[in-house]
Amino acid sequence: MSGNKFKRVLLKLSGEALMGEDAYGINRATIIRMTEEIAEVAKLGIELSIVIGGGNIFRGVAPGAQGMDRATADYMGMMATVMNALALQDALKNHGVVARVQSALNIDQVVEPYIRPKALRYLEEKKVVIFAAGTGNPFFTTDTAAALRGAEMGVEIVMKATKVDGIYSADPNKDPTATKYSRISFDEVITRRLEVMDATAFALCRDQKLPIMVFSINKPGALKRAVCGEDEGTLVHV
Ligand SMILES: Nc1ncnc2c1ncn2[C@@H]1O[C@H](COP(=O)(O)OP(=O)(O)OP(=O)(O)O)[C@@H](O)[C@H]1O
Ligand SMILES: O=c1ccn([C@@H]2O[C@H](COP(=O)(O)O)[C@@H](O)[C@H]2O)c(=O)[nH]1
Repeated sequence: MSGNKFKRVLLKLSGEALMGEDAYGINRATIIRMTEEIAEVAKLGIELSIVIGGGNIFRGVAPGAQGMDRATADYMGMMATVMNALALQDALKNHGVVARVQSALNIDQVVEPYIRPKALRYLEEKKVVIFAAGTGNPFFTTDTAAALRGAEMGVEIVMKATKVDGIYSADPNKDPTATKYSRISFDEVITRRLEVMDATAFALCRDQKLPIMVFSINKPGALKRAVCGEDEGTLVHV
């Protein structure tokens, strides 16, 4: 990395990480800590857009969703991301950061719909834009939504803040001998089927020549170091 601060980034925030130590839902102390880090970055003048996952809420309802039609369950998952987006917007407000939520699914009374030019204008005005409801389509994930919105917003990098501190040779939660990459190419990550992000997201970013950084959401200061172009986590490059 060059050590230069990025001007515009897309941050993919893990929904599951919002649970903290809880079984599901949003842990208050965890969302406050994450928000403090995001607020610090927003105040650096970086144009920040965020895609948030829904695993923390959807995991809570998943037992009831067993045996459900897949598309219906996916719409439930997307609705979960809307709840997280609203919680994040509210928490950011408490830290003096103005954020706007745009949803890929129309829920007019609650959030404004995704309108690309409007989102771009918010970024130029240095408002944080939170994209909710993923891509708006079942059979996708919020990782793919992050790649898609990142490309649409013309960001320099997609940053995936997750529960692991980078990409490993195998899932580090299953294989203690796995080793971490500091850099890896898109072709290698796809060929080796490294599953920290889904293959659709990796393929879209590769085609758009949009680098990805994967780092830990639980490591204090990691987000700031990452947006400031310092070595952090794993960089996926073309
Ligand atoms: N090669 C790998 N390197 C690192 N992590 C991996 C690898 N393969 C699988 N994983 C798993 O991927 C997980 C991160 O992806 P996951 O999709 O679960 O989280 P997320 O997208 O951050 O959360 P959410 O779906 O709630 O938004 C890690 O917790 C890790 O267990
Ligand atoms: O574009 C999308 C994005 C998400 N979903 C559904 O929502 C859940 C939660 O998203 P995560 O990426 O797992 O955090 C996901 O499991 C899908 O069921 C979707 O259908 N389309």
